[in-house]
Amino acid sequence: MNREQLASYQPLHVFDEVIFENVVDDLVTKGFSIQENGLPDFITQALLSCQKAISEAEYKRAGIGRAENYQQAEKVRGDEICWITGSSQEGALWLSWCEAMQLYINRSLFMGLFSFESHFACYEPGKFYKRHVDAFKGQGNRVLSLVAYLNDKWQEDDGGELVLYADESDETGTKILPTKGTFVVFLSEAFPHEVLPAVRTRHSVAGWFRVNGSVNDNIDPPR
Ligand SMILES: O=C(O)CCC(=O)C(=O)O
Ligand SMILES: [Fe+2]
Repeated sequence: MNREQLASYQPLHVFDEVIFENVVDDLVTKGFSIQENGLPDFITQALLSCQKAISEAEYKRAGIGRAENYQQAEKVRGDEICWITGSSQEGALWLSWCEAMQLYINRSLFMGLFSFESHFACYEPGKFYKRHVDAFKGQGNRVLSLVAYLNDKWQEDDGGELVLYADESDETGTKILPTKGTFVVFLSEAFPHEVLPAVRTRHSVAGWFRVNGSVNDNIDPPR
């Protein structure tokens, strides 16, 4: 895709809102949404070209919380990440698409989503992310999690599923293959989840819609 074609996709109104409507419906009924083939092709292509341009050096070993040391963190998650800043046209296109989804969700559900952050993640074969939640009640401001997958022809035998658990006591969960074009949205506090080890390198984008931190943390206004 050349620059002109990419730029012509930028206005938010061109994004296909049917997919956002499906997400909203699922969030209301279930609290999560699995959209196979839900990523518009030009968004997938933009992410892929962005991801392919990231050098080894730009990927950083992901940590869990600030105080954690490397060895402890590796027992929990083994992925490497690279934040998406929007400095490339393709990165900016992805962020506009997510902003369009944020707007749509806010208009439909009044969730008050305020900002969005996302990173590429790469899991080498054998790496995983143990069961966790992305946000704890009353702490932090991540409200809605989004994961999108970039892997061509992913088979069940390849492993690497996202397992989404209904609640703390659920041990079975729903398995989602990280196939190119699939994306998943879920309420960050409500659904424990994990990434199973894979036999192939697994590429994805993980993102979080946040509410306004100062409101959520209940900071007094300045006097
Ligand atoms: O890649 C996935 O399927 C989920 C990643 C995840 O849970 C996270 O980054 O918090
Ligand atoms: Fe997560």
